[in-house]
Amino acid sequence: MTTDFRSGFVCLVGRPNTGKSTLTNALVGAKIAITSSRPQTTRHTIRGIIHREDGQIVMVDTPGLHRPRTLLGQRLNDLVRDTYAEVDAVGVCIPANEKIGPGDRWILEQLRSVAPRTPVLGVVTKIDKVSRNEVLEQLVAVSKELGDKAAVIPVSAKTGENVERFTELLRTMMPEGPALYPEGELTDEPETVLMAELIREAALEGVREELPHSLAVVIEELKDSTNKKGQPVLTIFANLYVERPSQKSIIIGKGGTRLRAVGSAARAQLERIFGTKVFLDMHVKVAKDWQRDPKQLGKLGF
Ligand SMILES: Nc1nc2c(ncn2[C@@H]2O[C@H](COP(=O)(O)OP(=O)(O)OP(=O)(O)O)[C@@H](O)[C@H]2O)c(=O)[nH]1
Repeated sequence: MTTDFRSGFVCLVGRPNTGKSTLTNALVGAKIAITSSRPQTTRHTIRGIIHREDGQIVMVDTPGLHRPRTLLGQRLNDLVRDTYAEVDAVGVCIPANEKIGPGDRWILEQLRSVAPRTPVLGVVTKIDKVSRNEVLEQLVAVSKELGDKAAVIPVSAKTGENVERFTELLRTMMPEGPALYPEGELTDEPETVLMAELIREAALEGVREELPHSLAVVIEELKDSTNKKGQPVLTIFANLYVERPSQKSIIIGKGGTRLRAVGSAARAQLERIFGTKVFLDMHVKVAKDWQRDPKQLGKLGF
């Protein structure tokens, strides 16, 4: 270990779809955070860890702050606020190809009010989408919003441009200290949380408009066994909770076709991440108004 080994926590914030998850994956080098072309999919605090010879950076991925309409919304907001205040740096992601707007400014205001002491770094994302000149203009614009003290860095998670420089910049912003997690560890989320999140993602694909926040997934049981060929199989028993019978029909689809498709999509992802054959046993249940009921929320892990 070198003398100035640094370690700490970093959180990327920004409007939905600004490339936070994709950038986290590019930094960590593995698909842990869940990406999607749809907004507001990252609901849990999923961490990826960057291991380097001279430091360790723990990426904390948070859902965005939003206007809380339900108890779940409130709890999510509390979680996000705590995260902002506890991390060693916050990267504010603003895409190179979109004008800075009220949404970005609202996030900056929130940051300043809940975590005035947390160092902020401007991250101009998706620079592969625009010309060099436009990148430059956006760097200047972001710098104006953040003030003189904040560094601003352009990156592309897609081409990998500046990802290494970004990591180095983050490292310099971390306090001196030993590694926080053992090498090889990519996430400290319990694996059941990750499983539930992957299944939830698959189940929402294509029906997000109809069921934005009304679906919760709970892993009931995990069982290890072997198949006929003697290969290990992990059986995952999962309950999918919706609020209304009509939502149950949406998830299941005609004759169960949709649920089967959800199952195979989720299974493929799970097998890739956990490196084992997976059998997925899913049940869809109606838990009325679970978003407003603290007891139900507790049971669902919020
Ligand atoms: N061209 C290009 N596209 C990118 C880049 N980074 C992300 N994207 C795309 O932008 C979209 C949104 O990316 P995400 O990483 O899911 O964005 P996010 O900010 O995590 O989104 P939420 O989870 O909704 O808050 C996806 O379709 C990505 O493929 C990039 O560097 N270049």
